[in-house]
Amino acid sequence: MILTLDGLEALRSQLIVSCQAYPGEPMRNPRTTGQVAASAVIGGAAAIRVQGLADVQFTRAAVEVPVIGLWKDGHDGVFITPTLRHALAVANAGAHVVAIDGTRRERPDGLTLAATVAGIHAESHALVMADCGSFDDAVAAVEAGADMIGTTLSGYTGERPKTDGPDLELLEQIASANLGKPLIAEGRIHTPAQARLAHDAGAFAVVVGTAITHPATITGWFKGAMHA
Ligand SMILES: CC(=O)N[C@H](C=O)[C@@H](O)[C@H](O)[C@H](O)COP(=O)(O)O
Repeated sequence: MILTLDGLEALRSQLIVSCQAYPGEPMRNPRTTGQVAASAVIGGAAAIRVQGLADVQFTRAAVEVPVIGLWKDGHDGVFITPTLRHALAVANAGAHVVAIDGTRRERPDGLTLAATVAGIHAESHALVMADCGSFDDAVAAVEAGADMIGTTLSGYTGERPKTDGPDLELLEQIASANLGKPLIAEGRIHTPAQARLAHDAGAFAVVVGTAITHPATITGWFKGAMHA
């Protein structure tokens, strides 16, 4: 199945669940990721976001809904699918959408964001989600040809404060600019009420990760509340 731009419409006002376990964690296993993803789909996730080539492959086999894939390489700077090589590998692993760093920062392979998006479009059937950290990133990513704009990196690039919950101000700013591409709210959406607020701020769809799929963090929230 290829996800077309028309097919993207099916994600309007829907919940996307990000299933990620981090290096060294007990759940860091592609089979487990696929099982968590399938569980999220039972709960109503309209698409799944996963990290790593094997996770993309296992998740494609485990669910029928669109898979947004990324490849995190490193922890600092440009690390979310940082180069065209990473992006094409994610597409080849079966991702319907490749999520890439969508900031205005210099990329490790020296390509512009526009050249990276063009390369993905030329060499694969995948759509491109640009993970942005600010309004200026979002404008530049639309100009660069990205198919979807995410607020994924708000609070992580120094351009925006790291809000406790979702960056609703940024969502409203991007939504009211009518940039012409689906706006995906992502990052620190920790409650159903926050998901609703992110949607009401103008997001086309909402991604929730940690609060649904990262038990170690969720456990810490409960424990912290009991001992505060
Ligand atoms: C900044 C960064 O590396 N974000 C990553 C991107 O894929 C993931 O670690 C997040 O879990 C994901 O964006 C979903 O956000 P949250 O887990 O806050 O719902």
